[in-house]
Amino acid sequence: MVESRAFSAPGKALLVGGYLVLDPKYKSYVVALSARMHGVVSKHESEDNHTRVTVTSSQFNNDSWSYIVEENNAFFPNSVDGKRNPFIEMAIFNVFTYFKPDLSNKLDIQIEIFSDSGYHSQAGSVLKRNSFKEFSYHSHSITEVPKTGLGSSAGLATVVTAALVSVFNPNLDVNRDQDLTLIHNLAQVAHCQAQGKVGSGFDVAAATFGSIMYQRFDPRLITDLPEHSAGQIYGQQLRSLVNQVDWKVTIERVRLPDQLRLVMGDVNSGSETTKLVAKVISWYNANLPRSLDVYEELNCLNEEFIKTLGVLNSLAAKDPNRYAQMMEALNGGGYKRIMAFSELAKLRNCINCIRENFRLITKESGADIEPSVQTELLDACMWLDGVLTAVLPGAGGYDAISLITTKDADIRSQTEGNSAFDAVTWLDLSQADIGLVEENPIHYQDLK
Ligand SMILES: Nc1ncnc2c1ncn2[C@@H]1O[C@H](COP(=O)(O)OP(=O)(O)O)[C@@H](O)[C@H]1O
Ligand SMILES: C[C@@](O)(CCOP(=O)(O)OP(=O)(O)O)CC(=O)O
Repeated sequence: MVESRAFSAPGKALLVGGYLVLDPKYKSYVVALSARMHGVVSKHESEDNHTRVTVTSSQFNNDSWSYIVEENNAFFPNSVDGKRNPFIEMAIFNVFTYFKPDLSNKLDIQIEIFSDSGYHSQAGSVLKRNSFKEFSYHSHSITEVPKTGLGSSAGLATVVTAALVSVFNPNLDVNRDQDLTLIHNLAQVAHCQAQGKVGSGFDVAAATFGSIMYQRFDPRLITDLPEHSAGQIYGQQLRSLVNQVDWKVTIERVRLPDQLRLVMGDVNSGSETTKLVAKVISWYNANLPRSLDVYEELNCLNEEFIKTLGVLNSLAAKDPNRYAQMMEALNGGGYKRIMAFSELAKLRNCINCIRENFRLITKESGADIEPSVQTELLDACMWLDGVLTAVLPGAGGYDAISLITTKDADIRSQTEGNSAFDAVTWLDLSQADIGLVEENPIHYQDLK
């Protein structure tokens, strides 16, 4: 019998800290989502004289990527048919290089990818399910199906890395922080190299560790690695970076306070994060020292927001009566009753001021971080019963919106038929604080 293992990793929403998190000195707050990316891996003896890794994503028109990996080619994956996926390639390259496996017995490694519905627009898809899981099947390839922006590539890099690590280290235990850190470090390197841009890595960190307060590592840790063609030197430096170097990254597990939940709405048009980031960086550099003041003010607001969520978290345990009154106030108690609770008022004020600063940056930089249609939409959300805050997560723009609501808030029925919400599709997902987990491979069989 072929032994399989399966892993899954969550999507993310960056609630506060967008742009600032690119600088290691600023904190961000990332919520992990119930939408997850899955990888099922099995190892066979190769039937020819090659070690192969084949990754299939049958949900996307039977997409598949197959690579031959040889030690004498410095483990650089060589596509069998010219079809390439940079995230898969960089995960293969870095995990093989890290483990430097003896490939005298040739392997045939197969990884099946499954992604939950929240990651992609569902138009024209067909559901297949078994009694454990269900997935949407599309008639187009992965690059042709519109995304919702939950971090599919970070999830992919993380599960492919975990799957390959499990092949070379059968004792892998994702409940051990040490093992998670290995996967995190390798997946960060792979994702960063595949992206061709240096994101802050909050998405890979959330895919691995779940909901977190995140402060990034110095980007040079990865960009200073030698060229891939450097072979053994690359391998030595990668192992040193992954095993020995202190990344000075802050990853503290967090969770939204009790009885609050995250609601995400897809706005169905999308923005390109790299272009927004480029515009904001050039605005920042051209407007120093005033732009630094704006960032510092944003940072104070972000920190206050994060701290106050922590206060609510402990209040729920320490003073459940007052906490219940707060939830009641949010569930239709009206503006005055909500703002009478200093913690709720503080959270709302922080978000209002954060949004104000991003509108200023939008105006001055030309990067549509909070364009006026989104301002109107967020403002409309703030009048709904049960809504604590409404923000554009991550880089902002025309992607998704994120609301923090009470668990009883019924956003769908309150917005149905209201033209102010015509552009929004409420996504069928919520926060789910857990990061990478090991799954049962049987749960992915016989999907019909
Ligand atoms: N289910 C999947 N199967 C295979 N590749 C995937 C899958 N989901 C995402 N990817 C890869 O990730 C890329 C999208 O990454 P990216 O543009 O960074 O979007 P996101 O913001 O969702 O991370 C796709 O083009 C594809 O290469
Ligand atoms: C601007 C950013 O700080 C946040 C971007 O957050 P998104 O959630 O918008 O990210 P993508 O999934 O890459 O589009 C850049 C970063 O931190 O990488």
